[in-house]
Amino acid sequence: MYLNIMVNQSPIPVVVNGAAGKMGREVIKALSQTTDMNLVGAIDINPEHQGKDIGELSGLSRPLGVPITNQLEPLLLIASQEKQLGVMVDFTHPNIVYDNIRSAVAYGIRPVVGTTGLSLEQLQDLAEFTAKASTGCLVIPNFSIGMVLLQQAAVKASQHFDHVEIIELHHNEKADAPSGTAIKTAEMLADMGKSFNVPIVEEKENLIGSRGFEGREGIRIHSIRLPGLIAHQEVIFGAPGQLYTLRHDTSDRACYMPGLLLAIRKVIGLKSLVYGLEKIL
Ligand SMILES: NC(=O)C1=CN([C@@H]2O[C@H](COP(=O)(O)OP(=O)(O)OC[C@H]3O[C@@H](n4cnc5c(N)ncnc54)[C@H](OP(=O)(O)O)[C@@H]3O)[C@@H](O)[C@H]2O)C=CC1
Ligand SMILES: O=C(O)C1=N[C@H](C(=O)O)C[C@H](O)C1
Repeated sequence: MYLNIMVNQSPIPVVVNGAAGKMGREVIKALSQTTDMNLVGAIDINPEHQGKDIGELSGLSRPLGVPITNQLEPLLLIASQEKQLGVMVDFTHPNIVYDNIRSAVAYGIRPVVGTTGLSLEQLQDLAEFTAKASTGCLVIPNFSIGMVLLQQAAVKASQHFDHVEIIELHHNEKADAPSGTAIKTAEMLADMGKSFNVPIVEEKENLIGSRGFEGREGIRIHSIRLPGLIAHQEVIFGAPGQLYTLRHDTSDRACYMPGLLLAIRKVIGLKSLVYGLEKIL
């Protein structure tokens, strides 16, 4: 399904960090269907999974001969010694992703980062760090093409509407709020050079938080966490007499894989950090 033609090139060595997680396992399955990428390591801190074969854990019919380890640096070293430039895919946790990126870059390994929760200051710092090291890095809050299309439609709509709010809905195992995708969407709208949601009455929150988070240019984000959800986002534009609602629903994490594999192939040719899938499509 994800076959790619390789012309006289060694496969891209890939280490997957957070390999035993929900996204990590999906990444392992996707990598196993490519011909131009080679899984060289699977890292995860979950003590239950140490030493297990990542192929079997991910539900593949055969073992991959790659045991799960909690040691990132030795695998970065191994990947750095391969012929082709190496890539670290990261789907771990907001608390550790910044350090993971710096470690990978220190070994000359290109990070492809799906983990959310990096602050704008951390992103700025990493942009400078990767540029100095002349090392590509992709930070992608959402790998699904549907979400990029939603964001592009939202940017277009924002030229015609002055009122907009974002609602993001996720499973309740999610550590960070709001979602990285909602933050990116709000940033894209705020960059349009206009203010939204100028109040027409004096508003008072009788219950703090009931109007959500208000960010740059008056854009509000509301976060919902419930079992039964995967990942969903609505961007609702309002004007007198009409609503324009954009919605994206994830029903399977497989939706992120085409974007992820594209990012692995593209990051090799970059020289610094790029933020957002739309920049590499
Ligand atoms: N960009 C995108 O398109 C998408 C991004 N995401 C983001 O990816 C991240 C992971 O999501 P998801 O897979 O659902 O989460 P999971 O909790 O299912 O998986 C994360 C895995 O990483 C492990 N882990 C935690 N800390 C470390 C560490 N320091 N080193 C190595 N492994 C670690 C966890 O172990 P343990 O269980 O023991 O904590 C777990 O196995 C989140 O930030 C999420 O928002 C998710 C979906 C799509
Ligand atoms: O935690 C998740 O599940 C997701 N996280 C990303 C985010 O925070 O935007 C991407 C997607 O929404 C799924």
